[in-house]
Amino acid sequence: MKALLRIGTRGSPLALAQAIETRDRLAAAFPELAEAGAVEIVTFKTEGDRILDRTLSAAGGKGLFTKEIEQALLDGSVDLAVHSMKDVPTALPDGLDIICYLPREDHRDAWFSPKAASLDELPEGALVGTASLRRQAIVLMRRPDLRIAALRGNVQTRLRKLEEGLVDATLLAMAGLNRLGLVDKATGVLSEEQMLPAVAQGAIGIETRIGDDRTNAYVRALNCAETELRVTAERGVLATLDGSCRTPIAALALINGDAMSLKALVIRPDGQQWFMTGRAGNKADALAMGIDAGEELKSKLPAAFFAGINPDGPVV
Ligand SMILES: NCc1[nH]cc(CCC(=O)O)c1CC(=O)O
Repeated sequence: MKALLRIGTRGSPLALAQAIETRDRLAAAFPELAEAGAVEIVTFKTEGDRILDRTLSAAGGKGLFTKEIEQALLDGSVDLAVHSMKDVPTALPDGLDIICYLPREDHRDAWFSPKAASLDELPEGALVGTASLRRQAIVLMRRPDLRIAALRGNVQTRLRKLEEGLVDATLLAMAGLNRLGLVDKATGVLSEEQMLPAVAQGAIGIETRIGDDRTNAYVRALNCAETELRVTAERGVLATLDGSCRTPIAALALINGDAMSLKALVIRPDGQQWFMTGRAGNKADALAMGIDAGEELKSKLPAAFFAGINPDGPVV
């Protein structure tokens, strides 16, 4: 049969797992989408997948993991795009919108090291592999003696490089590990007090064409309201700070009943200076809380706070 919906995604194992989860949820909600071939998955290689010899912050630019897929949405070759919201810039192309968030996975980071049960126990001067400026900065805040290597590649590639001894430790999102069935490989989990997560970490967002009523009726039915509110607050911080993968920003919104709490952090890439704030309010004010927290942080940042963003260490 001809596909009723075409899903655009990156081809990494994690991205594919997320696209398959979306396809399965669509099939469970709509009988016509459960027929063989009704929902097709189309994979794209993005610039972020191609650049492996540099950190993404060094490569610069926003939307390195989304641009090719958004182009396919705009030209009609796919109907929906499934993204890790952590990788989606706050400004979307004209004509497209994120209209659905799947239930959020674990927002925390996991710790991996054959040498130490935790960050605190790592030997002095050890090499931590991460391409994330946020993780780099928070690691250096807690352990200024450590060195950072830019560890690139998909989740499996990074774990292989750790096993080969190219780095002494690394950090990965629990969400990706859970989705890939790799969580047993982790040495431990970092609490959000120890390592505030990236904005929207663990959340999958679905992007569609504005006005594509047929697709949007299907996709919107999958929305998780709680995830949407949490991501809205966190992305409010990011948008206000004009953040991208070039800026170490962390934020976490939690919901308890109608109450929302929000924590946000901006930190210099070397971890030696940071600003943190928090908000508590009603979840209905998620966006306003995020913007307000972002404004406060922005007003406190000295000029050139984000200068010197690239790790000095090797790229592995
Ligand atoms: N930037 C890569 C990326 N984008 C989303 C995830 C994990 C899944 C998620 O946060 O939703 C990862 C890998 C990682 O940080 O370990």
